[in-house]
Amino acid sequence: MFGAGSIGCFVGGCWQAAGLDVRFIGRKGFADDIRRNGMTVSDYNGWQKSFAPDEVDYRVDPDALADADVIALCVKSGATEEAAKEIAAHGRPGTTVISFQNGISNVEVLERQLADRFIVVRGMVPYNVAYLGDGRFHKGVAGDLYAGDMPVTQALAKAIGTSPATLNLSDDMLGIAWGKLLINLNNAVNALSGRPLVEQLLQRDYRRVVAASQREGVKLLKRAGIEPAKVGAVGPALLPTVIGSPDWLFRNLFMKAWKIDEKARSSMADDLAAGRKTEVDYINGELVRLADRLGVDAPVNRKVVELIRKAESGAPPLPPAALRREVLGR
Ligand SMILES: NC(=O)C1=CN([C@@H]2O[C@H](COP(=O)(O)OP(=O)(O)OC[C@H]3O[C@@H](n4cnc5c(N)ncnc54)[C@H](OP(=O)(O)O)[C@@H]3O)[C@@H](O)[C@H]2O)C=CC1
Ligand SMILES: CC(C)(CO)C(=O)C(=O)O
Repeated sequence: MFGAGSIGCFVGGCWQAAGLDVRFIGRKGFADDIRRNGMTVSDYNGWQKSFAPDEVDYRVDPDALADADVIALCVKSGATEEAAKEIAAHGRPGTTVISFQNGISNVEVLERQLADRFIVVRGMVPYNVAYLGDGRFHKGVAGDLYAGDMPVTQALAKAIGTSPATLNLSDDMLGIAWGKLLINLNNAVNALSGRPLVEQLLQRDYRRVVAASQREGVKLLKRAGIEPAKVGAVGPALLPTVIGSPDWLFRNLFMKAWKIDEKARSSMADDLAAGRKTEVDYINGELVRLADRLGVDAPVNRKVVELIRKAESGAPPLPPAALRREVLGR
């Protein structure tokens, strides 16, 4: 697990629990925490597995990539370029590199830097993982991992078996990535709200902003001839209508089908809370760039990117009606 933070530690911990030989490579903060507390992975169903400190192989040096048969890349999008250079320098040629990252362009960066010597595979994480401190990583949203379907991932999926980090395979990973991006348009609104996902999603004004970003996204993808796949309970065409629907309908149609822990937040909210630059350029920004290429505008997503920039510089959270007015002008 390269870039072992929330996702890398949770997924790696689950795979180790399933019997795989896992090594984690990441930062000193996590290494120190795990050396003190060991590692505990858990999920919303009450499943839990703990490892003692000496059972977790957590390294901070990228030369530890040399022994990997499969590298699961879990760095944030802004760190992909650097991580790819480290894989190129230390990984064994022929190794499979799976990107378990949000967004579209991480795989393009990896392919540009690695495709001549490594096998680059697109992956997708549909659920939220929270780092709770003291070596604890908690899956707070339902769903299964996805990766491109090929012999190496088939063997990996078989070895993992049934687990909170089960791996499903697909031949349409680009469609899945775009489908996931449409869902991830909620990340920025969640971050701007300053509230947990459940609390934010229950406010229709926040959902109206998400629905407007998704509607704009769906239109742009159609214009570009890109077909987003269905990720989760609702397909892309219906998603904006369901998200923007009245509260009673939304609660019954969507919230019941999607299990979300009360305290779960989006990964972009985690970034804002930690004072890190967010991945907005790789989510809403991806649509703004697509609109630029198509010679049209994407005013909703452009505005959301602008608001996240302000939030990264310290602007306070926005209440539901204030965000609606800022983005939709009404
Ligand atoms: N968290 C979540 O719930 C979800 C996240 N995702 C996606 O998964 C990906 C990973 O997110 P998440 O786990 O939250 O991110 P985290 O920030 O928790 O973990 C990534 C870790 O990788 C470290 N890192 C960055 N570059 C390197 C490097 N070259 N060598 C070693 N370590 C490195 C980071 O350190 P530093 O901070 O110092 O850079 C950080 O500790 C993102 O694309 C995110 O969008 C998808 C679904 C849900
Ligand atoms: C799981 C989900 C959709 C939660 O917002 C996510 O992808 C994220 O936090 O980045």
